[in-house]
Amino acid sequence: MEFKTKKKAVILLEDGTIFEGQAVGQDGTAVGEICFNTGTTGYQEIFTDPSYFGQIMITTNAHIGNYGVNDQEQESDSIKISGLVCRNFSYEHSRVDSDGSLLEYFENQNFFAISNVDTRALVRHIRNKGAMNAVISTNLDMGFLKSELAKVPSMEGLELASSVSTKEAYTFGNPEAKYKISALDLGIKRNILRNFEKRDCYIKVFPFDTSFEEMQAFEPDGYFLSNGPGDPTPLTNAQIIAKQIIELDEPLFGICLGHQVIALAHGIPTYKMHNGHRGINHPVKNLLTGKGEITSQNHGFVVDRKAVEEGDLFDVTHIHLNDNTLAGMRMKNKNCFSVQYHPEASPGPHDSSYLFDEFIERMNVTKTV
Ligand SMILES: NC(=O)CC[C@H](N)C(=O)O
Repeated sequence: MEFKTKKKAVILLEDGTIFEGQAVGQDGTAVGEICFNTGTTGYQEIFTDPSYFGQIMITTNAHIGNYGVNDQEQESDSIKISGLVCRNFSYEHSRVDSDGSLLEYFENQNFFAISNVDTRALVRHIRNKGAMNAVISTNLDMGFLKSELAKVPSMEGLELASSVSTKEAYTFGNPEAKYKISALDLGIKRNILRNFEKRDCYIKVFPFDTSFEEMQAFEPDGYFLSNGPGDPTPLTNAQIIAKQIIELDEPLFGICLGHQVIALAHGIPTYKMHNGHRGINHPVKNLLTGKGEITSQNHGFVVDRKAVEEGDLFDVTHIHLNDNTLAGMRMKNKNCFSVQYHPEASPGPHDSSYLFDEFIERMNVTKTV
């Protein structure tokens, strides 16, 4: 096995703590809020998920790169995390249908990753201290590291959806499909579009700064507000659009950031969590059916459950069983529902894909009346 480099690299956390590792490939520096994903598989989907834009990812799975990459596993056209911290990086890979190695994939995108880090100690540290900014680098000069870190904005209040949203509207799927959906792209994952397409939908995807009138002009049967990076609070245009859709009582479905936008549009606040939920085995209870679901999650903010319960606009439909936070809600007298987690999985289990069916069913009802 040939290692291209074993150059020393470091992580400097906002609280001054330093962890050591080695550069995976080329030298580099990356900054962002550091977070961890506990998924045991699905690294390519995670790295390309636009919701992670601006974040350094720690993977708790001990091996990264061992099954290479495959174009089918892209959740967007490029890597979206700002840097990677892992334990063992596999310079060799093995999978029948792999398109290439993860190292080449990183090199082609000029992406900086470090390995040989004590990720268990690092994750315990972050889990205890809470989310914070970090810099990872092969440049070990403390002055340099501190000045890079000082430039990183706080995730709280940060608007990032505009950095990953499409610049131009585009369509996805079969124009002859039974249902039409107007989707607001705040950082949409491809597998959400694939899930709609599979259910006989033709989707038009609009940039974050579009107007409701442009979305309406597609004459959709339903509207969708996507997942995406950053704090939902500054997304005022998306909140206005959510309100306009709801006023007309058109079917509306929101996932993750889209769910948070729906809450904010109705005066229900979101807040930043001590640590987010990022993994593929998060337990959720569906309060309507009493059933449990194992879900894929990726969020650092959450809708204030108490504010939802004290208000009279929404019913809580799902709760997260680890910490009792809000995982899903629906509007009492409007055709709107949303979840904090990821029914499209990719990566993760498919327990919650019924939510896409529910959206189709809601469109079916309004289509025929
Ligand atoms: N996956 C998402 O849409 C994430 C939403 C938001 N950026 C958060 O961290 O909570």
